[in-house]
Amino acid sequence: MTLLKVCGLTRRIDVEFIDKHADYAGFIIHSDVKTQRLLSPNEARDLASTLSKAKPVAVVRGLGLRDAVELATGLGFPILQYHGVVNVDEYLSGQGNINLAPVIEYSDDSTVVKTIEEYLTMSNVEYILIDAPKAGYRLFEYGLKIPLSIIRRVVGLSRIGVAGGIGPGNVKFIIKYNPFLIDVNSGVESSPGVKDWRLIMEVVKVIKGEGAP
Ligand SMILES: O=C(O)c1ccccc1NCC(=O)[C@H](O)[C@H](O)COP(=O)(O)O
Repeated sequence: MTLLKVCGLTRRIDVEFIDKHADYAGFIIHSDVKTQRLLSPNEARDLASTLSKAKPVAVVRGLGLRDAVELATGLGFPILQYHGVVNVDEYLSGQGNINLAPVIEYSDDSTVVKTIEEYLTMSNVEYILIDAPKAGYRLFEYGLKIPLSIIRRVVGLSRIGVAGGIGPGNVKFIIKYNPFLIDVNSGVESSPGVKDWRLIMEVVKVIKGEGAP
């Protein structure tokens, strides 16, 4: 069954809520782009420690991989979602005491498959997330920030997650490709960092069938 990650969590009540329904909980601990979802190290550690079922994921953008690993490991996170280019040889030679979820920010189809194959040579890959660039992304079918064509093309590869504008209105178009993971964030919010539980439950119903009448 497709796993669900809810990302950009900032409030304890949202963390407690999604812990009942999601498989992963994402906390943004460093970003080089302005975001209202950014947490301080203490906030991230405290919120992640309240989880009992969902796995905590540290989300880092705008740091070198070595520094990102150090930051996430220091805060006790078991998984690092890394928005940046991973040098596989460098990672394999010693930075690897944490599971890695590398992000491929989609611009066009040309290098995506090759990059996924390269990342899959690492043994501790939790998932590989195909996501939109944070700035200057395009809009594709059904309000998605990555095209369905790339999802169709890569879901057969191992441990592929998809993100980028997914919410109740379009998740049904993604779930039919049965990806390893679906990541939701702004599509289940009432304002940045504030999750809307009704929207989350609509997504959960499509992915897990939970709460279906
Ligand atoms: O959400 C942010 O503000 C953010 C900033 C910097 C790095 C990552 C960030 N979000 C987490 C993500 O990895 C995904 O892009 C996200 O979950 C998908 O978001 P959305 O397009 O809003 O569905």
